[in-house]
Amino acid sequence: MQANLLLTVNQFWTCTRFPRLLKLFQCSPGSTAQGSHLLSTPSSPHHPFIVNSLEQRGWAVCPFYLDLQEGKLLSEESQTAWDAGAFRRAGVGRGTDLQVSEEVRRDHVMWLQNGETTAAQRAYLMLLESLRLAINQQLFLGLFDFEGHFAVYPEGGFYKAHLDRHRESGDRIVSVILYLNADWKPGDGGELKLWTKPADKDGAFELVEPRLGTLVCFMAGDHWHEVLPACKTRRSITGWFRIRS
Ligand SMILES: O=C(O)CCC(=O)C(=O)O
Ligand SMILES: [Fe+2]
Repeated sequence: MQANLLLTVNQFWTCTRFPRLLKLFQCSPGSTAQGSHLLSTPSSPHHPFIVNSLEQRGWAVCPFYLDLQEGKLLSEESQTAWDAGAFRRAGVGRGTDLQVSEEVRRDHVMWLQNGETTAAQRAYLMLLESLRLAINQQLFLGLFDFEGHFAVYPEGGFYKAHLDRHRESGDRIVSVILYLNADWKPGDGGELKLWTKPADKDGAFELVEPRLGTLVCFMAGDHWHEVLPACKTRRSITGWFRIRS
C-alpha cells in the first residue's frame, strides 16, 4: 500500500533536531510564504530561475540543482533499497484503479514515507519545501504538500507519453523530478522527452538527459512527457506538489 509522504510531518521531525527551524514551520504550511518566514527557509540559488521558467514556459530544467555529493548519497540509497527488495513495480492510475501495465511503463518505485526518510532525503525534501513556498509566493498556486518516490528503470525500462494529471481534476499540480545517474552518457538512453507546449504531443520537445543532480519541473496537467527506453539502470526521485483535494 502506498503511504505518501506529507512533508509537513517530516518537517516537524527535522525541527525537533534543528530547533532553529521549528519557528519557521509553525506558520500555516498551506499559505503562501510570509516575508521573514521565507528568509530563514533553507533555500537554493536555483529557485528564482526555476520559478520564473515555470511562470513563463510551464516547465524548467535545472542542471546541478543538487551538488554531486548530495546526489551521490541519494543514488546510493536508491541502490541499497533496490538491493534490499524495497521497490515495487509501478502501476498506472491511482487508488483502487491502480494497475500494473507493462505496455505503458516499466519502472519500479519506492515511496518516501513518513518517519522512514534518511538525512539525505530530508535535506532534499527541505529544499523542495522552500521551492514550494517560492512557487506559491510568485504563482499563487496554493501548493499544499509534496508526495514522492524513488524510481528505478531497469535496462529496457520506459514510460510512454502521458500527463501526470488530467487537466481539470486531480491534486497533482507541479511534477518535480531529480535524476540520480552519475555516469550517464549519450547512448545510455532514458532521456525525458518533454513536450514544451501545453496540451501538445506532436510539436516541439526537449530531451532531458537524466544526469546526477538535474532537476526538472513542469505543470502536471499541461505537459506531455515520456521516458525513452533506458539502456542501463536509470535512477530518479519523482514527485508532485499537490493542492488540497
Ligand atoms: O523520470 C522521468 O523522467 C519521468 C517520470 C514520470 O513521468 C512519472 O513518473 O510520471
Ligand atoms: Fe509523468
